[in-house]
Amino acid sequence: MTGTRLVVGAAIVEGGRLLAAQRSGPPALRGGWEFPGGKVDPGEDERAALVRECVEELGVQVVLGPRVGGDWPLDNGYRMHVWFATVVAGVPRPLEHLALRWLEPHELYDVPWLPADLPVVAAIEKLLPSRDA
Ligand SMILES: Nc1nc2c([nH]c(=O)n2[C@H]2C[C@H](O)[C@@H](COP(=O)(O)OP(=O)(O)OP(=O)(O)O)O2)c(=O)[nH]1
Repeated sequence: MTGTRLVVGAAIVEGGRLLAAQRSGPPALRGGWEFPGGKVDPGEDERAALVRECVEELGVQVVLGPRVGGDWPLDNGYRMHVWFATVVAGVPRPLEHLALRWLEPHELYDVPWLPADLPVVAAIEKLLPSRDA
């Protein structure tokens, strides 16, 4: 069924830096880094779900930009859709995460991302403006 088993994630970029968020739970995922986001509720529009999650998790309003790739498989049977996003109101705070970090392009792999996120980070790296362009 469309809309089920779908996770949405936000690649929030500001000044060339990517926002990463450290999970607080469950125990198996605690400490891992991810894109803010979460599960799409049944019947919920996936973009609306991502905007909602950014309010709940970060306390900010975002506007979504282009998609990053297509279906990203997660290891829990879910798949993930990721969008670039821009903060238009508020300053991100870790309301549900242990910590937030703004990663410079050369720091993209300095945090232990959830394993399923690594190919997404690689795709984002290719799309971020090059510093020596
Ligand atoms: N939000 C998010 N989840 C990810 C990422 N990568 C990844 O493997 N996941 C996994 C972790 C979780 O098993 C699942 C997302 O669940 P979640 O706990 O964030 O969803 P939620 O906020 O809606 O919370 P709940 O309904 O499960 O309580 O997807 C990512 O970058 N962002």
